[in-house]
Amino acid sequence: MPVEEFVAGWISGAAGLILGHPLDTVKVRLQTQNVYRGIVDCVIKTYQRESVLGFFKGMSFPICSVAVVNSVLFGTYSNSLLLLSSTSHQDRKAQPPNYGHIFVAGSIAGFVQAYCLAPFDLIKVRLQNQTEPRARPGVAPSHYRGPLHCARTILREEGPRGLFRGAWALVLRDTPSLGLYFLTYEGLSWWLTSDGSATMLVAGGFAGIISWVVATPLDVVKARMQMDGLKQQEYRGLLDCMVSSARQEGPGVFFRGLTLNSARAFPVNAVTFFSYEHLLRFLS
Ligand SMILES: CN(C)C(=N)NCCC[C@H](N)C(=O)O
Repeated sequence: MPVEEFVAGWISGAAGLILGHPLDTVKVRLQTQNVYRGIVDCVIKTYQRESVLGFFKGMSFPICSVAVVNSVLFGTYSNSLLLLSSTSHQDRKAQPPNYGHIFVAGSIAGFVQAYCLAPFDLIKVRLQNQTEPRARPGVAPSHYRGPLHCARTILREEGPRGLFRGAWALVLRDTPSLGLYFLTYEGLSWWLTSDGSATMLVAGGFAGIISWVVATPLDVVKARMQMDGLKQQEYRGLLDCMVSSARQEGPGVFFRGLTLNSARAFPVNAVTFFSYEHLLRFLS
């Protein structure tokens, strides 16, 4: 199992994450809180109450976890494709693998990384939704004082299964969308013929946009399921969350954050694939 795929996945994921985290924070708040009139209102209120640091809440843990998650994602994808079509990353330019194999390998990678991602993503969303200004005398302290305190508090208040709240929605979100993610990247790379940096950036960016457009409805459900355990339990399960969200707020609720997901997805994934490909060339 080529280890360089995992190392390249780790470093490239961290680069993309830092670039996109502020937009991700605004997206999560729009998806789970009905107090904002839109993107600009959320950005202004966040900056006014929490300064620019408010946009980076919940990032410290994903920076560590993206090492695991992204290396599992790219490593599992590449090795699944190797098993399915006996083409290693090096010879994929010469003989492009079957698109069905690419979609299946991407979906397997999406399924596997979702389970690694679930606890880290839950902690990220819980911290991103804390809108209190940074702790200072006279200001009510946040429920969670940081990622580790958040993990300990969830374990104490909701039990070990509490750390996997929303995991099913995450698996259903990522399995098909990651298949599409890698299919778009490989297909566009092949169609753009050159394997230069511009191709990596364009193909990676569009792979991010297309996969996040498909993933957004379940991204909304996932975030709501993750926030559900914090106070009272509002939903009896994933389906109940979907039905009651649609009934109370209309079907448009499943496209909350679509603009932000798309705007963020291009640069984040352009950088991710660009650094992944160059790191692989450097490492192998
Ligand atoms: C639609 N989904 C869930 C994905 N495309 N996931 C893989 C890319 C993840 C990347 N670090 C990002 O945050 O965009």
